Amino acid sequence: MSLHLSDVRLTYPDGDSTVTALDGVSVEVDAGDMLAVIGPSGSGKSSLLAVAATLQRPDSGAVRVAGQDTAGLSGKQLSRLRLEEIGIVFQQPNLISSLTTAEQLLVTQHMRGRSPRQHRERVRELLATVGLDGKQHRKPHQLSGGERQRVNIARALTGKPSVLLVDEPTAALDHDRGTRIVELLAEVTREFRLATIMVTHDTEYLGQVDRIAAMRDGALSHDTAAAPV
Ligand SMILES: Nc1ncnc2c1ncn2[C@@H]1O[C@H](COP(=O)(O)OP(=O)(O)OP(=O)(O)O)[C@@H](O)[C@H]1O
Repeated sequence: MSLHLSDVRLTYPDGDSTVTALDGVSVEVDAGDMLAVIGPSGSGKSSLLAVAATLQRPDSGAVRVAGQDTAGLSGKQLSRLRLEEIGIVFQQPNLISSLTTAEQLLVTQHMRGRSPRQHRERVRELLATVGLDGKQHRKPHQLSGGERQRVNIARALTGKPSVLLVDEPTAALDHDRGTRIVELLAEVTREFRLATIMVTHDTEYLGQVDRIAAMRDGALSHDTAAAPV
Protein backbone atom coordinates (compact mmCIF):
# COMPACT_ATOMS: atom_id res chain seq x y z
CA MET A 1 0.00 0.00 0.00
CA SER A 2 1.30 3.44 -0.75
CA LEU A 3 0.54 7.09 -1.27
CA HIS A 4 0.84 8.42 -4.81
CA LEU A 5 0.36 12.00 -5.99
CA SER A 6 0.66 12.58 -9.70
CA ASP A 7 0.99 16.03 -11.31
CA VAL A 8 -1.12 17.65 -8.60
CA ARG A 9 -2.06 21.28 -9.01
CA LEU A 10 -3.84 23.34 -6.35
CA THR A 11 -4.77 27.01 -6.47
CA TYR A 12 -6.52 29.25 -3.96
CA PRO A 13 -8.53 32.36 -4.87
CA ASP A 14 -6.60 35.54 -4.07
CA GLY A 15 -8.67 38.67 -4.75
CA ASP A 16 -9.21 38.89 -8.51
CA SER A 17 -6.42 36.42 -9.10
CA THR A 18 -5.26 33.02 -7.74
CA VAL A 19 -2.29 31.75 -5.75
CA THR A 20 -0.69 28.53 -6.94
CA ALA A 21 -0.01 26.43 -3.84
CA LEU A 22 0.93 23.19 -5.65
CA ASP A 23 2.34 23.39 -9.15
CA GLY A 24 2.43 19.93 -10.72
CA VAL A 25 3.62 17.93 -7.70
CA SER A 26 4.31 14.22 -8.20
CA VAL A 27 5.50 11.99 -5.39
CA GLU A 28 5.19 8.34 -4.43
CA VAL A 29 5.76 7.00 -0.94
CA ASP A 30 5.81 3.22 -0.53
CA ALA A 31 4.76 1.19 2.49
CA GLY A 32 7.56 1.30 5.06
CA ASP A 33 9.08 4.54 3.69
CA MET A 34 9.30 7.93 5.36
CA LEU A 35 9.63 11.08 3.26
CA ALA A 36 10.54 14.40 4.89
CA VAL A 37 9.31 17.52 3.11
CA ILE A 38 11.19 20.71 3.90
CA GLY A 39 10.83 24.21 2.47
CA PRO A 40 10.35 27.85 3.37
CA SER A 41 7.13 29.28 4.73
CA GLY A 42 4.49 29.56 2.01
CA SER A 43 6.18 27.01 -0.27
CA GLY A 44 3.18 24.64 -0.20
CA LYS A 45 4.05 22.06 2.47
CA SER A 46 0.72 22.29 4.34
CA SER A 47 -1.15 22.26 1.04
CA LEU A 48 0.66 19.05 0.10
CA LEU A 49 -0.41 17.42 3.38
CA ALA A 50 -4.00 18.67 2.98
CA VAL A 51 -4.24 17.16 -0.52
CA ALA A 52 -2.57 13.90 0.56
CA ALA A 53 -5.00 13.74 3.50
CA THR A 54 -7.90 14.16 1.02
CA LEU A 55 -9.01 17.17 3.05
CA GLN A 56 -8.48 19.36 -0.01
CA ARG A 57 -9.35 18.30 -3.57
CA PRO A 58 -6.71 19.35 -6.10
CA ASP A 59 -7.66 21.40 -9.19
CA SER A 60 -6.07 18.68 -11.31
CA GLY A 61 -3.82 15.64 -10.99
CA ALA A 62 -4.34 12.34 -9.22
CA VAL A 63 -4.18 11.30 -5.56
CA ARG A 64 -4.09 7.58 -4.85
CA VAL A 65 -4.34 6.44 -1.24
CA ALA A 66 -3.71 2.76 -0.48
CA GLY A 67 -4.16 1.95 -4.15
CA GLN A 68 -7.44 3.82 -4.44
CA ASP A 69 -7.91 6.73 -6.85
CA THR A 70 -9.66 9.43 -4.81
CA ALA A 71 -10.92 11.53 -7.75
CA GLY A 72 -14.31 9.86 -8.17
CA LEU A 73 -15.11 9.46 -4.47
CA SER A 74 -17.95 11.35 -2.78
CA GLY A 75 -17.38 13.39 0.39
CA LYS A 76 -18.75 10.50 2.43
CA GLN A 77 -16.49 7.96 0.73
CA LEU A 78 -13.50 10.24 1.31
CA SER A 79 -14.36 10.51 5.02
CA ARG A 80 -14.49 6.73 5.25
CA LEU A 81 -11.15 6.41 3.40
CA ARG A 82 -9.59 8.93 5.81
CA LEU A 83 -10.90 7.07 8.85
CA GLU A 84 -9.68 3.70 7.56
CA GLU A 85 -6.42 4.50 5.81
CA ILE A 86 -4.98 7.85 6.94
CA GLY A 87 -3.44 8.83 10.26
CA ILE A 88 -2.73 12.53 10.78
CA VAL A 89 -0.37 13.94 13.42
CA PHE A 90 -0.83 17.67 13.82
CA GLN A 91 1.80 20.00 15.26
CA GLN A 92 -0.16 20.46 18.49
CA PRO A 93 -1.41 17.23 20.08
CA ASN A 94 -4.89 18.73 20.78
CA LEU A 95 -5.61 16.13 23.46
CA ILE A 96 -8.86 16.26 25.39
CA SER A 97 -7.93 17.51 28.86
CA SER A 98 -10.45 15.40 30.80
CA LEU A 99 -9.48 12.07 29.18
CA THR A 100 -6.72 9.66 30.13
CA THR A 101 -4.07 8.57 27.65
CA ALA A 102 -5.90 5.30 26.89
CA GLU A 103 -9.24 7.10 26.51
CA GLN A 104 -7.76 9.54 23.94
CA LEU A 105 -7.17 6.51 21.71
CA LEU A 106 -10.40 4.68 22.54
CA VAL A 107 -12.50 7.71 21.66
CA THR A 108 -11.20 7.64 18.07
CA GLN A 109 -12.27 4.00 17.80
CA HIS A 110 -15.69 4.99 19.09
CA MET A 111 -15.83 7.58 16.26
CA ARG A 112 -15.14 4.73 13.83
CA GLY A 113 -18.17 2.96 15.23
CA ARG A 114 -16.09 0.25 16.87
CA SER A 115 -16.60 -0.96 20.38
CA PRO A 116 -13.87 0.38 22.70
CA ARG A 117 -14.03 -2.90 24.62
CA GLN A 118 -12.53 -4.81 21.68
CA HIS A 119 -9.68 -2.36 21.40
CA ARG A 120 -8.29 -2.14 24.90
CA GLU A 121 -5.59 -4.68 24.10
CA ARG A 122 -4.54 -2.85 20.93
CA VAL A 123 -4.47 0.46 22.81
CA ARG A 124 -2.23 -1.10 25.47
CA GLU A 125 0.15 -2.44 22.81
CA LEU A 126 0.22 0.86 20.92
CA LEU A 127 1.01 2.81 24.07
CA ALA A 128 3.88 0.41 24.77
CA THR A 129 5.14 0.86 21.18
CA VAL A 130 5.30 4.64 21.58
CA GLY A 131 7.03 4.36 24.97
CA LEU A 132 4.07 5.16 27.23
CA ASP A 133 3.85 1.86 29.04
CA GLY A 134 2.34 2.45 32.48
CA LYS A 135 1.04 5.92 31.59
CA GLN A 136 -2.35 4.91 30.23
CA HIS A 137 -4.22 6.41 33.20
CA ARG A 138 -2.55 9.81 33.08
CA LYS A 139 -4.32 12.91 31.84
CA PRO A 140 -2.58 15.36 29.45
CA HIS A 141 -1.44 17.74 32.23
CA GLN A 142 0.35 14.81 33.92
CA LEU A 143 2.48 14.16 30.80
CA SER A 144 5.51 15.99 29.39
CA GLY A 145 5.37 17.74 25.98
CA GLY A 146 7.20 14.82 24.38
CA GLU A 147 4.82 12.33 25.99
CA ARG A 148 1.79 14.27 24.75
CA GLN A 149 3.25 14.14 21.23
CA ARG A 150 3.63 10.35 21.67
CA VAL A 151 -0.07 10.09 22.57
CA ASN A 152 -0.79 12.13 19.44
CA ILE A 153 1.17 9.62 17.34
CA ALA A 154 -0.43 6.58 19.02
CA ARG A 155 -3.87 8.09 18.46
CA ALA A 156 -3.12 8.54 14.74
CA LEU A 157 -2.20 4.84 14.55
CA THR A 158 -5.22 3.47 16.41
CA GLY A 159 -7.25 2.80 13.26
CA LYS A 160 -4.38 0.86 11.60
CA PRO A 161 -3.84 3.36 8.78
CA SER A 162 -1.59 2.66 5.80
CA VAL A 163 -0.66 6.34 5.36
CA LEU A 164 0.72 8.63 8.07
CA LEU A 165 0.85 12.41 7.54
CA VAL A 166 2.79 14.44 10.06
CA ASP A 167 2.91 18.23 10.33
CA GLU A 168 5.90 19.78 12.16
CA PRO A 169 6.03 17.17 14.94
CA THR A 170 9.08 18.68 16.65
CA ALA A 171 8.03 22.34 16.62
CA ALA A 172 7.25 22.53 20.35
CA LEU A 173 10.07 20.23 21.55
CA ASP A 174 13.72 20.64 22.55
CA HIS A 175 16.41 18.90 20.49
CA ASP A 176 16.56 15.62 22.46
CA ARG A 177 12.81 15.17 22.63
CA GLY A 178 12.50 16.16 18.96
CA THR A 179 15.12 13.58 17.98
CA ARG A 180 13.30 10.85 19.87
CA ILE A 181 9.97 11.77 18.26
CA VAL A 182 11.42 11.57 14.73
CA GLU A 183 13.11 8.26 15.68
CA LEU A 184 9.73 6.99 16.85
CA LEU A 185 8.06 8.08 13.60
CA ALA A 186 10.76 6.26 11.59
CA GLU A 187 10.29 3.17 13.79
CA VAL A 188 6.49 2.99 13.48
CA THR A 189 6.79 3.65 9.72
CA ARG A 190 8.90 0.48 9.41
CA GLU A 191 7.03 -1.62 11.98
CA PHE A 192 3.53 -0.88 10.66
CA ARG A 193 4.57 -0.58 6.97
CA LEU A 194 3.25 2.97 6.73
CA ALA A 195 3.71 5.38 3.85
CA THR A 196 4.75 8.43 5.88
CA ILE A 197 5.17 12.08 4.91
CA MET A 198 6.58 14.42 7.55
CA VAL A 199 6.61 18.16 6.94
CA THR A 200 9.30 19.90 8.94
CA HIS A 201 11.29 23.11 9.28
CA ASP A 202 13.88 21.33 11.39
CA THR A 203 16.61 20.05 9.06
CA GLU A 204 18.60 18.80 12.08
CA TYR A 205 16.46 15.64 12.26
CA LEU A 206 16.73 14.59 8.62
CA GLY A 207 19.39 11.93 9.19
CA GLN A 208 16.66 9.58 10.40
CA VAL A 209 14.40 9.63 7.34
CA ASP A 210 14.58 7.56 4.14
CA ARG A 211 14.02 10.39 1.67
CA ILE A 212 14.00 14.17 1.64
CA ALA A 213 12.08 16.44 -0.73
CA ALA A 214 12.25 20.22 -0.82
CA MET A 215 9.26 22.39 -1.70
CA ARG A 216 9.75 25.77 -3.32
CA ASP A 217 6.99 27.90 -4.84
CA GLY A 218 4.63 24.93 -4.95
CA ALA A 219 7.06 22.61 -6.73
CA LEU A 220 8.83 19.60 -5.28
CA SER A 221 12.31 20.48 -6.41
CA HIS A 222 14.29 17.63 -4.97
CA ASP A 223 13.47 14.09 -3.87
CA THR A 224 16.37 11.91 -2.94
CA ALA A 225 17.52 9.18 -0.60
CA ALA A 226 18.67 10.78 2.64
CA ALA A 227 22.41 10.91 3.13
CA PRO A 228 23.67 8.58 5.85
CA VAL A 229 24.72 10.36 9.05
N1 LIG B 1 -6.70 29.04 2.49
C1 LIG B 1 -5.87 29.73 1.71
N2 LIG B 1 -6.32 30.77 0.95
C2 LIG B 1 -5.51 31.48 0.13
N3 LIG B 1 -4.18 31.20 -0.01
C3 LIG B 1 -3.68 30.20 0.71
C4 LIG B 1 -4.47 29.41 1.61
N4 LIG B 1 -3.69 28.47 2.20
C5 LIG B 1 -2.45 28.67 1.69
N5 LIG B 1 -2.43 29.68 0.82
C6 LIG B 1 -1.28 30.15 0.03
O1 LIG B 1 -0.76 29.03 -0.67
C7 LIG B 1 0.67 29.04 -0.66
C8 LIG B 1 1.20 27.78 0.02
O2 LIG B 1 0.83 27.81 1.38
P1 LIG B 1 1.11 26.61 2.43
O3 LIG B 1 0.42 26.98 3.70
O4 LIG B 1 0.75 25.32 1.79
O5 LIG B 1 2.71 26.71 2.61
P2 LIG B 1 3.63 26.14 3.78
O6 LIG B 1 4.92 25.77 3.13
O7 LIG B 1 2.90 25.07 4.52
O8 LIG B 1 3.84 27.38 4.74
P3 LIG B 1 4.10 27.39 6.35
O9 LIG B 1 5.38 26.69 6.57
O10 LIG B 1 4.14 28.86 6.67
O11 LIG B 1 2.91 26.69 6.95
C9 LIG B 1 1.07 30.33 0.06
O12 LIG B 1 1.27 31.33 -0.91
C10 LIG B 1 -0.14 30.65 0.90
O13 LIG B 1 -0.23 32.05 1.13
